[in-house]
Amino acid sequence: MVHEQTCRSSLIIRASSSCAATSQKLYCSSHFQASEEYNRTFRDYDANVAPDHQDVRTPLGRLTETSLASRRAIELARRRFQAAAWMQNMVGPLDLSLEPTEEEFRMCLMNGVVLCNLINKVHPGAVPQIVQHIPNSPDGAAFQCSENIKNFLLVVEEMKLPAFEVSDLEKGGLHIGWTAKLVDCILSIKAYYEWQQSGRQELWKLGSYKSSTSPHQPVPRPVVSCSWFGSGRSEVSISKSECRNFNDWSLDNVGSVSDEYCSFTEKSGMIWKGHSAHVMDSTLAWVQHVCRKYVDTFMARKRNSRHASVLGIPDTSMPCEALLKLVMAVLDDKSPEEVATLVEFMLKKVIEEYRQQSLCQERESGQLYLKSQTFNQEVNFSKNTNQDYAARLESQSNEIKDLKSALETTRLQFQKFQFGWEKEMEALQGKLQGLGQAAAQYHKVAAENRELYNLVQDLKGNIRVYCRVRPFLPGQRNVQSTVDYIGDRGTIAIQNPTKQGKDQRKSFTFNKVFGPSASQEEVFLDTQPLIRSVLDGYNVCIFAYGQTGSGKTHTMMGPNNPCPDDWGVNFRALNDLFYISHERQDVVRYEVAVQMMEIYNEQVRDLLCSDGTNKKLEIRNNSQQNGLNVPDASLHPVNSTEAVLDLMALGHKNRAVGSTALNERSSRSHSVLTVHVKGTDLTSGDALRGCLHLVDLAGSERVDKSEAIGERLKEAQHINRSLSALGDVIAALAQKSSHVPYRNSKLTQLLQDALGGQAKTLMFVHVSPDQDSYGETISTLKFAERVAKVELGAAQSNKESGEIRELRDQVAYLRDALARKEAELELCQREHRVKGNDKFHEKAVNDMLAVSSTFSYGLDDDSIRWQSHHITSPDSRSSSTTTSEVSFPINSAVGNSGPRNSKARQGSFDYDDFDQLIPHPSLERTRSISAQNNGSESDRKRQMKGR
Ligand SMILES: Nc1ncnc2c1ncn2[C@@H]1O[C@H](COP(=O)(O)OP(=O)(O)OP(=O)(O)O)[C@@H](O)[C@H]1O
Repeated sequence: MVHEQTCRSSLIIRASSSCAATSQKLYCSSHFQASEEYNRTFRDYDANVAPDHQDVRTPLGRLTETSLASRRAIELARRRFQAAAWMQNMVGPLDLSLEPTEEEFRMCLMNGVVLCNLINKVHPGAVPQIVQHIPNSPDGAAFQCSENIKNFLLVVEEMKLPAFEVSDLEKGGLHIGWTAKLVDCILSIKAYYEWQQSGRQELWKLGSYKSSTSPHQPVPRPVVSCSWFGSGRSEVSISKSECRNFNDWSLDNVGSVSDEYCSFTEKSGMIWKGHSAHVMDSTLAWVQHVCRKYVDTFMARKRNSRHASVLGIPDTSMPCEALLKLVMAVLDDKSPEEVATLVEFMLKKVIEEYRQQSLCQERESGQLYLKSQTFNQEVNFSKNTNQDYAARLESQSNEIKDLKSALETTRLQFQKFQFGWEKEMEALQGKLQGLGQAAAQYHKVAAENRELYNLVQDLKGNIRVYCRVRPFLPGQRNVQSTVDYIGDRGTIAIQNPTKQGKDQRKSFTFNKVFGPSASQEEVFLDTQPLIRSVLDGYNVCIFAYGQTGSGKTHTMMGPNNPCPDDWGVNFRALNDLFYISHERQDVVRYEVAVQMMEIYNEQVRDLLCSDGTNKKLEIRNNSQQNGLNVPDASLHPVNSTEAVLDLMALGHKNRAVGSTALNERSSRSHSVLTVHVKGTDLTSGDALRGCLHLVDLAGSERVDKSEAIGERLKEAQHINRSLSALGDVIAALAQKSSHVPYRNSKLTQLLQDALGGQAKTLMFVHVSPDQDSYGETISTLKFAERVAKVELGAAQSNKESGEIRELRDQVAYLRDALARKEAELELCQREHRVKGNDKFHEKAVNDMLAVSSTFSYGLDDDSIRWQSHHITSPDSRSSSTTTSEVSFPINSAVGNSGPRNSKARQGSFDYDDFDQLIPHPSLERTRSISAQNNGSESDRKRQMKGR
C-alpha cells in the first residue's frame, strides 16, 4: 500500500492487517480510558504551550492552519539555531549569536567563506581555494560571494546533499522560514559529518554518491536504522544524529524527514517520504486530536508523577510532542481508512516502545535504587563511622582533659611534697648537728666508760685464777673424788682419803671454781671481759695450768672436732675479738695478726712456719718497734675466727705430741697462740697495741709419777723447770721483788709482757678428781693459790702519744747505731790482737778507745741516762776509765721500753762517728741537754777533736 504526494516527500507505511486490528483495539481502549484525563490536561497544555492560540482550538481539539504555521516557525527556528551552533563549533568563532534571526543567519553565510570552510572541514580540500575579502574593491564582495558559493554548491551537489539557490543568500525573504533551505543544507552536511565521524560503519542513505570521476572523493550515504518504532518489523530510516537522543526527535527531525532524503527499507515494509503539509480534513484532525490527547496526558503526568505508574510511560513531554508532529506529517495525505489503521498501529508501537523504555528505566531505576541504597548504606556507614570517630575524639579529648587536670594535681602535690621535704631537710639538718654533738659526746663518754671498765677489771685483780675440776672420764665411775666441796665464792675443798683429822681436808680459794659439770660457755663467761681489754690496748695472757690429763686442752681448745657448744676458750675469745672489732669499725680501725709457737725442751719453735722446718727462734723482749717478742716467728694477718682456726689447725699439726703413761694426748710442750691487735683511732689518730696470749701449758706432773725415762724424762724435766720458773716469776711479782726472774725459762721470757704489771693475766687451774692425783692436785692448787695472791697493780694500756713514739724511735735508732759500732770495735780489737806488735794499728786503736764512750739509757725513773766511759790507757786490760752520767727527764712513761738488764742497755760509740752517723734531730736535742748538764764532757770532746 503506497501513497505518494507530489509537492513534498511522502511517507509510505506498510503494515499488516493483523497489526492494524490489534492497534485498533488498543487505541479504542486507551482512548476511552484517557478521555477524562485528556479534557483536563488539554486545558493545561493550552495554558502552558500555546496560550496565544486558544481561540483557534475547538473543544474537540481541532488544529487550525495558524497553529500549524506557528509550530512550523518554531521548528524552523530550532533547526536554524542548531545549524548555527554546529557552525560555531566547526569553524567558529563566527559573528553569529546562539539564536540568530534568519537575516543574521543569511548575513553570516553570504560571502560563502563560512560555507567553504565548513565543507572543507567535513571534506578536506573540497573547495581548494576560498576567496577571502578584497578590500577597496567595489566588486570584491560580489565576486567573493559568487565564487565561494558557486564552489560550495558544486561540492554539495557532488555529495548529493540538499542545496539552495544563490539567490537565497543574496536577498532576504519576507515570509517566515525563507532560510529553511540554507538550514537544511547545513544540517545535512552536519548529518554527513557525523556519519563520517562514526566510522562509516552504516550505509549512507541520503542519496547516491558520485563516482570516482568526481573531482572530490566519493562520499557514501549512511543508512541509519532507528529502533524508535520497534524491533525489525517496522523501521523508519532517518538520520543517525537525529535518532541519537529521543529528545532530538523534534520538529527539526520532522522537517528533515519531510525532505526527500527519507528513504525506504524493504525489511520493515514501511516507506517514509517527505511531502508537503496540507490542510487536514476532519478525520485527520480527529486523529491528530487523539495524538494530541496522548501528548497532553504525558504533559499532565509530568506535572503529576502518580500517573506515570498508571501508564508506565516515561515522564517527559518532548518525545510525545515530536511524535505528534510525526504522526501529523505521516497522516497528512492519508485516506480516513488508512489513517485509522495507521494510527492504531503507530500508537501500538508507541506504547510498546514506551513500555520497553519504561521497563529499561525501571531496571535502571531499580539499579539506581540499589545504587542509592548502597550509597545510602555507605553514607550511613560513613555517618556512623564519623559518629564513632567523633565519639572517640570526644572521649579522647575528655581523657586528655582528665590527664591535664591529673598532671596539674600531681604538680601541685609535688610542690607541696617538695616544700614539706625542704622543711624536713632543715629539721633533719638541725637534728644532724645535734647528733654530731651527741656523737662527739658519746665518744668522750665511751672513752671514759672504757677507762672505768678497765679500772673495774683492775680492781678485780690483774691476775685472776679460775679453778676447774675435770669430771671423771668414762670408765672411772664409782671412784671416790678428791674434791670434797666446791663453794659459790671460789672455794674448793680437797680431801685425802688416806689421812685423818685436820690434814684430811684442805681448802683453797680462787676467783672462781668450776665444777665437773660446768659447761664451756660458763667457763668462758668470766673470760669475756678480758677480750675487750685486748682491743683497748692491753696485753692479756690466758693460760691453762694443771697436771697431765686434768683438762687443760679441753678448756682451751675443746674436744677434737668440737661442736659450737664444745668450743674452748680460744675459739670463743677469737670470736669475741673479731665481733667487738667489727662493732668498733667506725671508731677504730683494727689490724689483727697471729703467731703460734711452742716451747719444747726450752726451745721456741714456730708452729705456723709454712715450710714446716720448725726453726728455733730467739726471744727479744726489747723489740719494741712492732710489739713482737719473737719477731722472727711468722706473723699471719687474719680477719676472721675461721682464718685463725685454720692456722691453729696447722699449728697443732706441727706441734710435737707424744704419748705418756698418763695421757695419750698429753703434749710435752707449751703451746702459745699470740694474737696481736693494732688499732688506730679514726678520730684522734692515736695508735694502740694489744696482744692476747692463749697458752696451753704442758702437764705439770711429777717426773717420778710419769715414769718417763730417756727422752721423755728430759722433756718432763724441761717442762717442770719452766713451770717452776713460772712459779718463781709469780712469786717475785707477789713479793714485789725488784728482780723478777723472767729469763729463767723461755716460757716466762715469752710471757714477760703478759705477766708484768701492765698486763692482765688469767690462769685456769685444772684439777683431776682422781684419788691418784691427790698429791698433784694439792701442789697444783697451792701454786694457783700463790698466783691468786699476787697483786700486780694497775695495768697499763699500750697507748702511745706522738711524743712517746718519737722518743721510742730515737731509742731504737740509737740502739741500732750502738750495735753497729760495737761490731766495728770488736772487729778492730780482733785485728789488733792478730797483729800484736803493729805499732801503727796499736796507736789507731788506742786513739779510738781513748774517745770511746758507753751510752746507756733507762726509763724506770721516767728519765733517760747517758753515761760516758773514758778510757785513759790503750791497754784495755789495765785501762782505767772515768765515767760521767747525764740524765734528763721525759714527760711521760714510755712503757716497757727495754730490758732491765743493764748490759743490754749499754753500748759504746765514738763521739765523732756519732756526729756523722746519727744526724737525728732528737739526738741533737739530747746532746744539747747533755751539754747543759755536763759542760766538762763537751770540753773534753773538743779537746779530743783538737788532738
Ligand atoms: N671438763 C671436761 N669435761 C669432759 N671431759 C674432759 C673435761 N676436761 C678434760 N676432759 C677429758 O679428759 C681428758 C684429758 O683432757 P686433756 O687432754 O684436756 O688434758 P690435758 O691437761 O690437756 O693433758 P696434757 O697435759 O697431756 O695435754 C680428755 O679426754 C678430755 O676429753
